[in-house]
Amino acid sequence: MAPLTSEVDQSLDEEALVTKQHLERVYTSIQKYVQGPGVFERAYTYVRHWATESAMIIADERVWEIGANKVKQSLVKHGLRVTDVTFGGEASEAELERICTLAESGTELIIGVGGGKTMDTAKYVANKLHLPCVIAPSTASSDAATSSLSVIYTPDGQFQRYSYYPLNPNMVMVDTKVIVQAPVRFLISGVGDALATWIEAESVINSHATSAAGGTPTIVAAYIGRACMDSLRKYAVQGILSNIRHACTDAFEATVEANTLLSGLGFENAGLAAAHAVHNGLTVLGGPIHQLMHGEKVAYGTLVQLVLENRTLEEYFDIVSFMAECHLPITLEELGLEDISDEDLLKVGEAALKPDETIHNMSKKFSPGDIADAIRAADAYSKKWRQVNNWTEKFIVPPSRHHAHVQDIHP
Ligand SMILES: NC(=O)c1ccc[n+]([C@@H]2O[C@H](COP(=O)([O-])OP(=O)(O)OC[C@H]3O[C@@H](n4cnc5c(N)ncnc54)[C@H](O)[C@@H]3O)[C@@H](O)[C@H]2O)c1
Ligand SMILES: [Zn+2]
Repeated sequence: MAPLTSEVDQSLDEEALVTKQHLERVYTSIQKYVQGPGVFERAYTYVRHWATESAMIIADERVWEIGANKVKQSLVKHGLRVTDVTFGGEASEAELERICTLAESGTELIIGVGGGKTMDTAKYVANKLHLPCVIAPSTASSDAATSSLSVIYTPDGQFQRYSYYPLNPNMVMVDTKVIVQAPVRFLISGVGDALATWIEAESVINSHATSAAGGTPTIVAAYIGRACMDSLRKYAVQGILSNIRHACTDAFEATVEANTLLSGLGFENAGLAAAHAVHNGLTVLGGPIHQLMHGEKVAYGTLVQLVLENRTLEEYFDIVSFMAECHLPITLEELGLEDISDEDLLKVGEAALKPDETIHNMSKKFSPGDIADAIRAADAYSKKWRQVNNWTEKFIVPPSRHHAHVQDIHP
């Protein structure tokens, strides 16, 4: 893999410029994807394609206990030297640079085991050290695993920048025996993120805009986005119910694949639109919004996109009913924003319309007032849906991001 230096950034910029000028079709991907119960215990079988002597494993303290030790044991059993690294929890420049210095000479491979932030750390370290990278998610809470970028934060958790790499991680290895034990809220958040994939992709494709991979979306990218939506509609509710009972069913496996592989390849290769821009806009607000997970905010962003696209009430109800069945938040009250002022709504609109935001991939142009109106309208449409369907269940903003069980979210 090429290094993460300004030289590489510059060559990436040049590549993006050439691709855009020539409207080239671009598809980018991991080389291998493996998913199933107990995969971490058989890690060497897959990892040996990139390392036979030594590897570095990065995981936070909790994930070392839950999954990373299983990966390590499989590698050590086959004679590999393993450098253990305990990730501090935030993908900040300082933490990423600290971890880069811990690699022993002769390290052949970087393995990141954990959630989105650990995955983003492993990608950064591998690129900086010019080494191959294996990502081993221990939750299906986001679509970070497959992409060729990391989201970098300040040490106190504020978004700082995206770091783009020339290529994707080499392999993603998912152990569903580990993931099925994780709090169900994580899987639900992943479903919220993955539900946006096709709705945003369709908008990018219809507008002839560029994907996150930097080119014209390919036919296969559209099919992946569509398959992500279809698969969730078929299996996500059963997947969530299975997760609550820690049952590794086929429906659970399908949901994990949609959240991880289909959503990841779909968003990168087909592109993002208003749902993620509204999510980013919402993060400028303080208070309860920071207790929500990424996919929970993206879900509301998706509803706002449906309003901006002027979809019929029938189409809106179709998506919102599915979100409610998946225990995702669908009203401002459920986001903890029932008292949001007009001024704050405009701030969200302004942030969602920053020049580098993905909302500009849509053919229609919007003002901050349009976004504010769409946020209010989505709340009204969702409440109407509740009323028509006598739906009393509500998402309650949990006391912390790691508050776990759906039973707690819906007492
Ligand atoms: N690079 C990309 O393309 C991309 C895409 C989407 C999201 N992201 C990033 O991913 C991050 C969000 O990821 P996240 O939602 O996974 O959160 P996270 O990485 O902040 O946290 C995951 C938490 O879950 C815990 N955990 C992991 N596995 C567990 C298990 N099996 N059981 C119990 N606890 C477990 C970890 O210890 C950690 O505290 C954000 O920083 C976001 O910006 C990046
Ligand atoms: Zn997302």
